[in-house]
Amino acid sequence: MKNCISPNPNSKLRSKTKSSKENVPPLSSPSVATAKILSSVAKMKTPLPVPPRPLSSKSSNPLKRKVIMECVHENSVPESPSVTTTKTISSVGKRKCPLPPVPPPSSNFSCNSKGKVIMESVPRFSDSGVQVIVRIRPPNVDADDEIVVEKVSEESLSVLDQTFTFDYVADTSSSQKDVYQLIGAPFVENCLEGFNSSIFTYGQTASGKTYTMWGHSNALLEYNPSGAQHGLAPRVFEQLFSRMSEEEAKQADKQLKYRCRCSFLEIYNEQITDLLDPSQRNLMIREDVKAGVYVENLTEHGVCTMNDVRLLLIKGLANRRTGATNMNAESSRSHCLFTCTVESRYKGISEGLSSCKTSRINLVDLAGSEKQKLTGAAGERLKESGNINRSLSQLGNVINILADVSQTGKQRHIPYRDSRLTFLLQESLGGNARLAMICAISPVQSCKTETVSTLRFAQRAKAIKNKATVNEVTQGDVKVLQEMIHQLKDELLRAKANPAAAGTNGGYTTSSKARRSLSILKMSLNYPLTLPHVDDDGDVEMEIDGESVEKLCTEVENHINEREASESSQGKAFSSSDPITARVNKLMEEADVNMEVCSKAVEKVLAGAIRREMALEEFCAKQTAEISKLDLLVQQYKGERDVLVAEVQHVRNQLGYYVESSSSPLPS
Ligand SMILES: Nc1ncnc2c1ncn2[C@@H]1O[C@H](COP(=O)(O)OP(=O)(O)OP(=O)(O)O)[C@@H](O)[C@H]1O
Repeated sequence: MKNCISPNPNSKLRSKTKSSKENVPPLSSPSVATAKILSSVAKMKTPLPVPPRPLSSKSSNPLKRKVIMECVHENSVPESPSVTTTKTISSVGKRKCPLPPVPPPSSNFSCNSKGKVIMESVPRFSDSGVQVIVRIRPPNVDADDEIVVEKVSEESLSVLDQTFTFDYVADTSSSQKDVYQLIGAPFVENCLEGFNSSIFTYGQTASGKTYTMWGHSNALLEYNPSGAQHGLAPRVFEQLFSRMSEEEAKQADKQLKYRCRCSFLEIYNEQITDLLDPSQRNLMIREDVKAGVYVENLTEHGVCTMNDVRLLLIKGLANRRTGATNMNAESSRSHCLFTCTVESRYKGISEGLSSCKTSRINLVDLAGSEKQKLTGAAGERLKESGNINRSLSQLGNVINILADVSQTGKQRHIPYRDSRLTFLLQESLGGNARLAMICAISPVQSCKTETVSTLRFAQRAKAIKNKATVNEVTQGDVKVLQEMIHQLKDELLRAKANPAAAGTNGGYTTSSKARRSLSILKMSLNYPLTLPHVDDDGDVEMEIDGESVEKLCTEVENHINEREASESSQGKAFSSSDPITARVNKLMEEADVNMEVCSKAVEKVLAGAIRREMALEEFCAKQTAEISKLDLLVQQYKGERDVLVAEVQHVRNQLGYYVESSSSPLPS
């Protein structure tokens, strides 16, 4: 794979030292503070341990991301977390009403001796339905709050007396790995098959969306992507790169090659910022028939390894806007979208055709809905909160309408353009993508209203029907196709010059060969006859006269068909006891048929040319006659003119004589 991101030699590790993170402007250049932190990081002997299952406290959240680096040199990333933090890490607290693990009934899942869910096989996304998983986060350690949410089966949960059913319910005992296996593993397979695939995390503020999507704040600093705290994204890319290498090796005969490129953006207060180049703000969404919906001037980075992606994630997440609220000390104040476009190229089913599959992976971490009363948002936070809630409600509206369209079959206008979020995500919402949604909820009484509202949203999302298709384009290899056309033309010429010798010496010696070439040529007529400039292999865009190739194909094929049909009806199969002789005879017969067909085609072409030549000769003769006539007329005219000139001269002479003799002047 090519076009890897190049490591930035100036990159440095950046650590957050404030106890509660304010809405920081996007980072773009290393600061003095960064250098200080770097040196203190370098002095650290033992990396900070990442605790299992950390819980946030209500007033301060020590664990959320954004203790992050600005731009990291590939080789400078430590193998384990080595970032300073001023906060303490809370240990797992006791739950007020511990929920018993419910053994899952489906064959996809089983429980280990500790009652933990283990996936036995990779579930598949459906082509159209949206996969909805609800994840219940553990309650805060110091929260004196009643637990009101209970998982009642693998697919359902209750909130007091209300029951909700989804594709799967991951309770507080579910690990990051469990969630990956439910959603991430099938997601990777989708992508390799050529489907656009999107995962959204949705839910109230502090419900665990960011934790689920990207993992624990320090986890990305670890190289090991399957570490306990890693979120979906690093696990997905680890698996994706491993599967791509596997497939490339398996399909080496088809010259299968993958290429990936990534972008990362956020929508903050309805403005789009490039998280990989934060100087690019207020970017515009454009729509194009060919490219679909895209963000103008958004940077894309080629990636070849999981580590390349990890560095982009670290950089992008460091630039994402966050702010402290009463519910989450490091609350995400923007929606963010990480996109990876995966392109696979391989030689197609026939020589001369190549295929290209393109699929997009969209990882969308939405900002959390929030109630001002609970978050205590004021000032800038309040403005952000208003924008977040507004765009989430527009998302909800689009989802309601899509659900309605899917359920009733009635066509309705989908207001994708009401917000940047829905406009940008329209492919994932009811379009050409497989979609999975992780709805994060908190199990406590104080969040009950928001939890029920999230679950209702999840139910409506479940009703949406997407139209996912494999994005594959087959293209003709111009060089090979041209070679075939040349061979067929040569064959025709040889057949005309010497029918007995044609079919040998590099031509098409069997009808099967000719048929194969013809079928490739015919297939190529149904596909673009140009090859985009992929590698520097000298291919340039060029055109082939499709109409004449098609004619030639049809003619030759008809003849071969007729011939074969008549042979089989007469029982003219291989009758010889010697299979090689029989095969040779058969091939020679086929070559004869081929030549006969070629000769006929040449004759037809020549007859047409002769007809045209004769018509032209006739026309020329007519023209020549006309010209002779005109010549004659010209000669005639010249003669008459000479006579007239002579007469005039004569008259003039006579008049001169008269004037001289009478001495009287004449009028001139
Ligand atoms: N399943 C979980 N297990 C352990 N800790 C969790 C879990 N879910 C969330 N947390 C912790 O809860 C805190 C809040 O989670 P997170 O920041 O992911 O919420 P969020 O939904 O993204 O919030 P916001 O919308 O405000 O950005 C974090 O400290 C996170 O580590």
